[in-house]
Amino acid sequence: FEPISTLLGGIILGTGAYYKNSIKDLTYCQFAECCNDKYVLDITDTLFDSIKQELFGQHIANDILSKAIIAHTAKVNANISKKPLVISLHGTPGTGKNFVSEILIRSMYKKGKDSAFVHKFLGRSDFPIESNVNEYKIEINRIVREKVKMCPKSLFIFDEVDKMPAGIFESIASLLDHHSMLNGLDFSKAIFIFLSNTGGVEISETLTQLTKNGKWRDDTKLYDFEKILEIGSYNLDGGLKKTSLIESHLVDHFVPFLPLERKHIRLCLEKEYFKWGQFPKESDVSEIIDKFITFDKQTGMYATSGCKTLGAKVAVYVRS
Ligand SMILES: Nc1ncnc2c1ncn2[C@@H]1O[C@H](COP(=O)(O)OP(=O)(O)OP(=O)(O)O)[C@@H](O)[C@H]1O
Repeated sequence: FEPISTLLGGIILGTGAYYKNSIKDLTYCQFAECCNDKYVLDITDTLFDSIKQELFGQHIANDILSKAIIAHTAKVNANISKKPLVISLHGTPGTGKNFVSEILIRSMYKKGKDSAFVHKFLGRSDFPIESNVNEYKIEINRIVREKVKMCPKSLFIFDEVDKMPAGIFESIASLLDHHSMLNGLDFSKAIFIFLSNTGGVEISETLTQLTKNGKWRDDTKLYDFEKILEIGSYNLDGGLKKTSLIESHLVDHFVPFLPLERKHIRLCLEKEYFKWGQFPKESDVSEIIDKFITFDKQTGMYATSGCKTLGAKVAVYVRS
């Protein structure tokens, strides 16, 4: 072992690697997506101001998502992140879970949904056969490792978690844990988002109870719902059932998406009309809501499919 020549060799190799990377950034990364600041963007407060304008009736989701993601970004930038951010979004259909995820994708990656650093899994189509759970586990683990190797600031979205076989996430539990540095791969910069309808009914029931007791919808808090969602996810059928992700407290936040009321449906309708450069007639708004929106039987207040089908309905109305 000869210290001087080892040191010199190290400097030469290091300098070579630095220039190689700089040249790569100047040439290759001008045209193709690289895992650098040009393609992977920082989330800022302004994003959540704009989400607030676009996402109706979800004051809790807006608040917790903005705080959690901005805090995670700050930790990643300061190199003190100890684990990936893991968030589970819950709510009945059409309440905005995918909508928010899409805004995040667009804001975090210059190439949006075409980014190689975003991976979306769909419960029903990607993991249709319950008995294949062991193969699915291996596949998820492989993809997560591969993506994080390509770019530590990767985003993984698991949609329709309630349609996934129980136990499917066991193979990535250790990757989501604290100090998640394994085999030279750093998982602590990644974000994992789970979406499901699990707990949707319980969210509606809890909201009904809270408002009956005199609380305004907009005054409800994350803690009014979070425990119910954690327990529901652990006990009800789906990908998070009896999972060590919950036992080991690896899910950082269980976020409720509240059921939408008539006033929110109206805002969604207006938004759909604006996309066509139009403002809806009052008679059309009432007709679309009365004909096509079903409200829950218990309270008659909450739209059972949220804003989900409105885009298609409005497209028909503006053309006729
Ligand atoms: N809270 C909301 N504010 C504004 N628009 C909304 C909201 N919820 C839904 N929408 C509109 O309805 C469309 C469908 O909603 P989205 O796909 O986000 O529902 P989801 O909660 O993911 O439902 P599912 O559980 O069935 O997947 C969105 O693209 C968006 O245009």
